Amino acid sequence: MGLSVLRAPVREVTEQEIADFRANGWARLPGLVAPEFVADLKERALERLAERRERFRNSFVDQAFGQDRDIARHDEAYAALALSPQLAHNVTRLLVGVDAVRLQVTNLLIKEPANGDGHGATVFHQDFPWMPMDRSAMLTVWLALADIPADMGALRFYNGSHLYGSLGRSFVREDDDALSQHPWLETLELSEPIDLEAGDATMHSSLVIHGAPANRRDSPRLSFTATYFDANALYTGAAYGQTDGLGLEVNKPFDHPMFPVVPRP
Ligand SMILES: O=C(O)CCC(=O)C(=O)O
Ligand SMILES: [Fe+2]
Repeated sequence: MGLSVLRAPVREVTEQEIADFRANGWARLPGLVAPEFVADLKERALERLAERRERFRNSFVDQAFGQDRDIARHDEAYAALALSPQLAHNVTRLLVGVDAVRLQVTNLLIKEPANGDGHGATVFHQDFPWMPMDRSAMLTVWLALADIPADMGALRFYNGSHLYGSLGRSFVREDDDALSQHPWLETLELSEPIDLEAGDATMHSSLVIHGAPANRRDSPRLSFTATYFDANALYTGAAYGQTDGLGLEVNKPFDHPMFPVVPRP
């Protein structure tokens, strides 16, 4: 099957979801992607994961979940979803003042059951403090590839925390989660644990504080993420594994095949 025949069935975001995203820094999107398509994505994910089961667990991030970065470069169904015009349209509707977005990265995430030597919790953090973009209009679509009951580790968010700007990096040292650094975050409302079904998604701002509990079920938590940013963002030159050595120019847009502008419908 060629790329051209694959069209990802993504629905339009609602006005209420846009309002939720703006107010809370994230939104829940039930049934964002049609179940048949997601069932195929799940099969593809399991095939890839079977090939690369044992992983290094060196960094603090690796202790929280496994990653298969840039999966959309290796798999046409993931590419069809990540480059879906409808999805890009949804993303521009959520972000304020953004007409077009680039794809930053895709990722297949696996959180193994905590029993034994599985993964731990994802500590509360913001995504933006790591990024070499000069503006924070950026968000991640986090799609459940199979049912994810709350105790399997769906994300939780500090509602409204995206309104406080960049609060610093996490995953750098032991105990440097956002709450240790900023105990006042506890005054904000923590979103309720949510049960996601395959095809449900959350979308979160790069500035909202989010984390996830360990997986207390006996099967792995499987999700796919795609992160998008304002196509007008300029490269700051900040050191970042993904962008170092790509030849990007400081104070210029991310005009590079790694960061395609996603066409809208
Ligand atoms: O899936 C997780 O536990 C964390 C994912 C995350 O932090 C992100 O997608 O920004
Ligand atoms: Fe994150």
